[in-house]
Amino acid sequence: MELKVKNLYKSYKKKEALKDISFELKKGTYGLLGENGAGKSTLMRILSTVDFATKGKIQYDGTDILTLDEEYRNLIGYMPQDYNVYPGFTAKDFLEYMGALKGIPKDKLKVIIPEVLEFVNLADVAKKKVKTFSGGMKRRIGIAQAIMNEPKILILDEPTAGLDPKERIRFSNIISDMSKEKIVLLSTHIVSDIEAIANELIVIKNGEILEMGEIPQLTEHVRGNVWETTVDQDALKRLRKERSVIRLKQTAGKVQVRFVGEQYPDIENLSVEPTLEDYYIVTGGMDQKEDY
Ligand SMILES: Nc1ncnc2c1ncn2[C@@H]1O[C@H](COP(=O)(O)OP(=O)(O)OP(=O)(O)O)[C@@H](O)[C@H]1O
Repeated sequence: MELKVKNLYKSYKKKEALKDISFELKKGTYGLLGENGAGKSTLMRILSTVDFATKGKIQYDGTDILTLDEEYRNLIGYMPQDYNVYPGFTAKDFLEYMGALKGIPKDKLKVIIPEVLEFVNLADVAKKKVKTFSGGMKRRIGIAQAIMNEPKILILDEPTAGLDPKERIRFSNIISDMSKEKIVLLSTHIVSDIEAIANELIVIKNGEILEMGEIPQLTEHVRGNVWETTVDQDALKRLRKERSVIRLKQTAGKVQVRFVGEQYPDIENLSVEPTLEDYYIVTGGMDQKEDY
């Protein structure tokens, strides 16, 4: 099972949303990480055939997905970013409706719907209206509809947005259960979410791939360049100008700081274990914010 993206471009009138995107996905969970507007949704829409590339190719096991057409569409499960389930429907009604749209026969739906509801932990609320669901429950019903046709490729656009910590854990368990047999691609702009779920990352900025690799491999790039220290406001100002400051914590007139870059002269520099967030901020994937 292999999904190959080759020199993909997408333009909207004046905007070039994707530029020369190439990568290959095999079984496993991949994170697509990038700031708002980086091009994540555009790429996912094209991979799901909801939209088309301006230039370039996508192949599944060596055949162009446009040639595979319906056959490819049957392999795909897609949860778009703005996932508005029909609020007046019950969870079960909604899945029946989505199943019909996907062309799944009625007798098969009778078996599959209770299974997927069980899988995403919503079996006990099958007859409740979706409008009464929490954000996390709505995302889970979104995943349920995406997996109904037993897709080989699962594409989830910002699936963890708005989830509380408990729901995040539940969600990452659901994904890791599925990724053994599938290609799972999920997007986010939240570094900590992706760190817990994906094995491999595609970092995207302004429509271009900055880097692709396993998380520990990416994090290794900044080893030896991540520091913590406690400074006063003057030193903090200098640090902010000259290094990438990642995190701040106020303590009794002083500020505890984590920064990335070379060791800083005239202050105590404590070398610390690098994280994905450290990598992300120095590669320029994430625009630096003033206030952390
Ligand atoms: N239909 C469209 N028409 C014109 N421009 C678009 C359209 N869809 C997306 N864009 C532009 O393409 C760029 C990439 O957008 P996209 O939604 O793919 O980014 P994203 O990484 O998913 O961001 P977000 O997390 O905010 O959804 C943005 O500059 C966006 O404004």
